Amino acid sequence: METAKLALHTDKYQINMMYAHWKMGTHDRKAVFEMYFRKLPFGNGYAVFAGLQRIADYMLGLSFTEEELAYLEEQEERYEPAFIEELRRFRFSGSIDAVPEGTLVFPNEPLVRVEGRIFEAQLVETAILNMANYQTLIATKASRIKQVAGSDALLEFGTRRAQEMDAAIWGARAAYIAGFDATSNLRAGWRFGIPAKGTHAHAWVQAHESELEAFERYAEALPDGVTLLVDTYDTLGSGVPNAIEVARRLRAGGKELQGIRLDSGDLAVLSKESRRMLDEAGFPDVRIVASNDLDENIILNLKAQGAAIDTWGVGTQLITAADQPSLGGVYKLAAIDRGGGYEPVIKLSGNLDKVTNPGSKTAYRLLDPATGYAAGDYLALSAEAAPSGEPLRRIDPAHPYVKSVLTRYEAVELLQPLLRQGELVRDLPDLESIRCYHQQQLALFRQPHLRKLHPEPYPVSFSPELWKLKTEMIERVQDGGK
Ligand SMILES: Nc1ncnc2c1ncn2[C@@H]1O[C@H](COP(=O)(O)OP(=O)(O)OP(=O)(O)O)[C@@H](O)[C@H]1O
Ligand SMILES: O=P(O)(O)OC[C@H]1O[C@H](OP(=O)(O)OP(=O)(O)O)[C@H](O)[C@@H]1O
Ligand SMILES: O=C(O)c1cccnc1
Repeated sequence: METAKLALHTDKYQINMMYAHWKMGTHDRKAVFEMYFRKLPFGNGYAVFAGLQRIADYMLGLSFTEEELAYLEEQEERYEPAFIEELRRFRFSGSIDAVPEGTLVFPNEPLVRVEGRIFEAQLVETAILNMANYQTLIATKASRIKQVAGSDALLEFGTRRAQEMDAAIWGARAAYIAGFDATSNLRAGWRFGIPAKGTHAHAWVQAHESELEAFERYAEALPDGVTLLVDTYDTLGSGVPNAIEVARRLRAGGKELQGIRLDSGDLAVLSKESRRMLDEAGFPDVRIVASNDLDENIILNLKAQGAAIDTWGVGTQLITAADQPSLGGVYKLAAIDRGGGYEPVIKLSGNLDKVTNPGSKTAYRLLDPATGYAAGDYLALSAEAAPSGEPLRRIDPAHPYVKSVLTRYEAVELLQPLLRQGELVRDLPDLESIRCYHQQQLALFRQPHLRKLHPEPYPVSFSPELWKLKTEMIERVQDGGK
């Protein structure tokens, strides 16, 4: 459970809007906000949702301390004391529905739906986006890496290059959800129960008179499962021969060398030659670990070159999502009750991709009962009855004139209740279960949607009712109404 005080982990404009609502007496109006993203990252065919555990911890711990209130009182806005008093009583008392972590998700689907007093639902926008955007991005990047690594072991090595400490540990957790096997970060291991693993650095070799002495001493100190870094001076000329020498001495004492690590040079050539040398010396079970700015493309390339690498250590490229540093998820008002019940709201924009989908919504995954595969996702208004087997008319928002009716399907609602009246209504799954669930999710999708390069787009359609509402609201605004 998050213990840090995070109420001020928000943009000032949220507090200013809360203040203005409070001044105008509209702060108790009920509102529905939805978090979603518009575009898949990395050109991938899907994203892996992550961040919900921390969002739940944040929501449950949300309150202002006296120090935080004093800081707000000092602001140039000169918030009235009665507003500060209102914040002193602040708790999140609304509802949250969200997609479970590890779920494969797609653009425009509500992933987190927040319903409650606008005073409360407005405050949490910044933090929810901060958590869900980063963790979903890293889980998706990790999933791409896992796709190419297959059954090879994947170690997360990113902490030293991560965008500060929170990113390191929550990124390690997101990577584990998506199929990484271990992290080098002990705090992530301790806090989340992720297996922690480590080899040694060049500094260990440099700190000794000779490479052989360094290897011997390391193996003497840590004889079980030692992995030696062989590229400090000359990988094939000294590193691998010295590692073989230590492997022999360990074996004489009844132990086995676990692995060697390559961290520079041509990893395909060096791994194949190292494998040959180790095999010839009678050590076919010594594993070869590789690192050095790896990502999914280099790993795929190395595999195509026949690299003899069993374990991949991946740091910078994963933890910083180097090729796309932000997911771009947004949190938009979908409906508000101004006194006469919920009214859907829409936001138009010069950029047609940015027009919001009005009304409180939910998302269903439509499974084909014959194959078990997902046939598409379906966005509908929350107030609509769940699809229950009757022929389902689906509208593709890019081609609304194309008629598509699905006759055989099973609809699984993606959003699940998390909070009601500010209280947790279900225990969140543990990390191992989330990791397993993610694998089950992958199995629902046909390979063309999962492939790394030019994936086949997965259909996300609208219910006729949602489509009608959206088009009518757009027309109304364009006709000068609102
Ligand atoms: N056979 C290969 N095919 C494709 N990419 C490779 C191959 N071998 C290594 N790479 C990748 O090429 C990049 C640069 O490798 P290089 O050996 O030049 O690293 P370096 O860090 O510049 O070298 P050093 O660590 O010796 O200074 C790294 O991202 C590495 O993972
Ligand atoms: O390359 P990444 O994917 O980011 O993986 C992490 C890197 O961190 C270490 O290098 P560093 O030079 O920091 O330390 P070292 O002295 O142990 O090599 C390690 O050797 C990896 O190369
Ligand atoms: O254990 C390792 O080999 C390791 C850990 C962090 C970064 N690079 C390598």
